[in-house]
Amino acid sequence: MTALLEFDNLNVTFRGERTVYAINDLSLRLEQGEMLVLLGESGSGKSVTLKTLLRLLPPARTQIDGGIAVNGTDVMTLSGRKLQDYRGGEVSMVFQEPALALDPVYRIGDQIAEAVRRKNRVSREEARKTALEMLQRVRIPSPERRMMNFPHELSGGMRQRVMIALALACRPRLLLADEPTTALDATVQIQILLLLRDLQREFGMGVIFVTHDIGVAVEISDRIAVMYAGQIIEEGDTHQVINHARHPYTQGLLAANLHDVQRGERLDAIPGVPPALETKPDACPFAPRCPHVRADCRAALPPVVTLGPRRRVACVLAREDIAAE
Ligand SMILES: Nc1ncnc2c1ncn2[C@@H]1O[C@H](COP(=O)(O)OP(=O)(O)OP(=O)(O)O)[C@@H](O)[C@H]1O
Repeated sequence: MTALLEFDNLNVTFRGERTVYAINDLSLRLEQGEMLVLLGESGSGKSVTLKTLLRLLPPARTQIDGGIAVNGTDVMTLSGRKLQDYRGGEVSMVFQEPALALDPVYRIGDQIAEAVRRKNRVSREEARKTALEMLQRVRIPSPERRMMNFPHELSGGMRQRVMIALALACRPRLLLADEPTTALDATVQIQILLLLRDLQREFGMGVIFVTHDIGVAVEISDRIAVMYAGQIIEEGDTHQVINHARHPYTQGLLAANLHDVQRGERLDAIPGVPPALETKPDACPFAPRCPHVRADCRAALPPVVTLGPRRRVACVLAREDIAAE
C-alpha cells in the first residue's frame, strides 16, 4: 500500500555564512492514520524536517537532496497552484505559537471560513457553517459567539484550539504539529493533547508531532522516531522504544526523564552537547557523549540495524546484541 508519507534518504544543507548539515540521510515512512512523534533535543532537526515537508525553507540558501512523497506524489516537484493546494489542503500544520497562524485583525470565524473558501469552491454561507462546525469539533464553548472574537480575546488554550480548527478545516490527510502545547500550562497541555489524539482518530489523519518531551510522546503517539544530529537514530512502536530502548542516546533521554520525576527537578539530559553540524557526519554523531563508545564508533557511520518490522536502531552495539542472541 502507498505510504501516507515517505522520506527517502533526505539531506538538507543550509549554505550561508556558515554551512549547516541539518538533516543527514533521513528515511522514514508514515502509514495512513498513524500518529508519529519526532523526539529529540533542541537543534536535532525536528523543525527542519517539518519545514522541508511543507516546502517552507528558503530555496536560495537550502540544498535539499533525496525524495519526499505524500500519497505517492513527489513533494519536491510541486509548484504554483499544486503547491498551494498541497499546503493547507493535503498537509497542514499547527505551531507552538498561534500568532504564526492566526491573523490578529480578523475575527476567528472569518479566518476559518476564508481558509475553507480558498481550498473549496463553496458559498460564504457553507464556509461559515464549516467554520462553526470546526469550532464545535475542537470543543470551544459557545462557538457561535466565539466566531466573532479576535484571537487576542481568547486564552492561550482556546487560541491553540482555534489554530487546530483552522488546520483541520480543509480535512488534511497529514497534520504536522510543532511543539503545539509547550507554551501552555500542564492541565491545558493535557487537554489539547487528548483533543488532538481524538481528532486524529475521528478524521483518520496521519500526524507528525514534534516534541522534546518524552511524557508527551508517550501520551500521544503510536510510534516514535528519535532524532539526533539530523538523523533518526532509533525508531519503533512507542511501547518498544520506551520500554526497550536500544540506542544509548534514547536510553540516556529516558534515564534523565525518570530522574526529573523522582527528584522533582530538571537535569541536563545527557552530559555534553550535540555536534555543531558544520561538517557532514562521517562517524557516529553521538560518540563524543556516549557512555559505551568504542574506537569503531569514531571511525565510520553506525550501521542501521533492523530489529523487527519498522523497528530500527543506528548503533553498532545493536548489531552485536543481535549477533549474540
Ligand atoms: N534557516 C536556517 N539556516 C541555517 N541553519 C538553520 C536554519 N534553520 C535551522 N537551522 C539549523 O538546523 C539545525 C536543526 O534545527 P531545528 O530547528 O530543526 O532543530 P529542532 O530539533 O527543531 O530544535 P528546537 O526544538 O529548538 O526547535 C540547527 O543546527 C539549526 O541551527
